[in-house]
Amino acid sequence: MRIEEITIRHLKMAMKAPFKTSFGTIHEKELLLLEVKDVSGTIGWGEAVAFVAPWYTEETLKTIWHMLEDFLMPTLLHKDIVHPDEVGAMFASIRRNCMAKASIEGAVWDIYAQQTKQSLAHALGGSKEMIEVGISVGIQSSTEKLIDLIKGYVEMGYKRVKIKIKPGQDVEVIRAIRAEFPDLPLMADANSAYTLHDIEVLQQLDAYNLLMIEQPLAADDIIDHAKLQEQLKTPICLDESITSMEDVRKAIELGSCGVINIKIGRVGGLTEAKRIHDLCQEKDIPVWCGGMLEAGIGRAHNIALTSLANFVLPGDTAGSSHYWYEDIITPEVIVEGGYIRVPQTIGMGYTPNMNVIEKLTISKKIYK
Ligand SMILES: O=C(O)CCC(=O)c1ccccc1C(=O)O
Ligand SMILES: [Mg+2]
Repeated sequence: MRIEEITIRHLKMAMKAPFKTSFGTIHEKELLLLEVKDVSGTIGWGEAVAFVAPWYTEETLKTIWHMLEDFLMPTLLHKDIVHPDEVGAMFASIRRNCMAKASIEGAVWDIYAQQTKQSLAHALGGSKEMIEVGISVGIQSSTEKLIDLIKGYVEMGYKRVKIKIKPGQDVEVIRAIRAEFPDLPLMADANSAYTLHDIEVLQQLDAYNLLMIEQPLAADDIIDHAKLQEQLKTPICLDESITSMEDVRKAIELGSCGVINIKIGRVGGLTEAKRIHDLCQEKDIPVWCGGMLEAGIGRAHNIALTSLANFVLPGDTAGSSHYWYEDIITPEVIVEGGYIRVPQTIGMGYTPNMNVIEKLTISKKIYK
């Protein structure tokens, strides 16, 4: 394949409900969509999953557009590519900027799957036909409201519930949820809100049979997490700290975690996500696919990735209608009884809905 034209669109999508973490609240999701055209006319789609502000990682939609325009697209356009694994090597001299790299690499994987006449899941080496789905619930104004929401998600069949915690809204909240749902597969995500000084609070969480505690300590740390894991029964899951397979290798060697959350954007693309999956499988570390409040394209890529065998824990990729009034793909992603059916048709298995995409686009630029 040879990429001859790329259209970048900046979309703004209203969220059905604001999403609150220990760092801030998202009311509207903005994202970049990449429409990537190969010399033979095949079109692949990619989604840049960063936010407007750098609270989750250092990237923003503006830094992504800059990286794409000034470095990544000039590196890729008009070059012969045999396999998407080559894209990472072509970008090797450009440091980090993982979500920018992933946005374009995802589109190359989409083109590759279409041209080799297989589903994206199959192209990645995935074999599961159904994947288990969990739900990530943002911080709520009261524990009663949180418990009401969880009741609804349990009734809808979601396979596990993740809540966001921060200092002052942790042990009591978990205790109250456990009192209502003694057997619910439950976990907590701190988005780096604690330090080792909080070890006693975090140890209190051991009493509640949580599946894992996600990213309790600093976003760039694996050393303190190893110290914490030594004194914690509950497995630590690393999210923000993991940006590559090398990060994972070191975290496993140090004993920093028992579980890895893989996000395609955070690790620089599907090829690196797959490498992390393979390493974790070899080392007996379970993985699951994290979410970034994606629109349909990012959601489709998550589903394909999650079909790989070692995604043994439910992920955060919920159904389209949980987030959006109208998603940008047809069909939308549907969750039934806590499962998503992995598309077996050629490509990512969902079609971009151009009417919706045009309606949500606030700016657009074509590169050749
Ligand atoms: O529903 C989703 O897409 C996942 C929600 C979520 O937890 C999250 C959303 C935005 C940024 C970071 C995270 C996270 O996993 O830490
Ligand atoms: Mg997280």
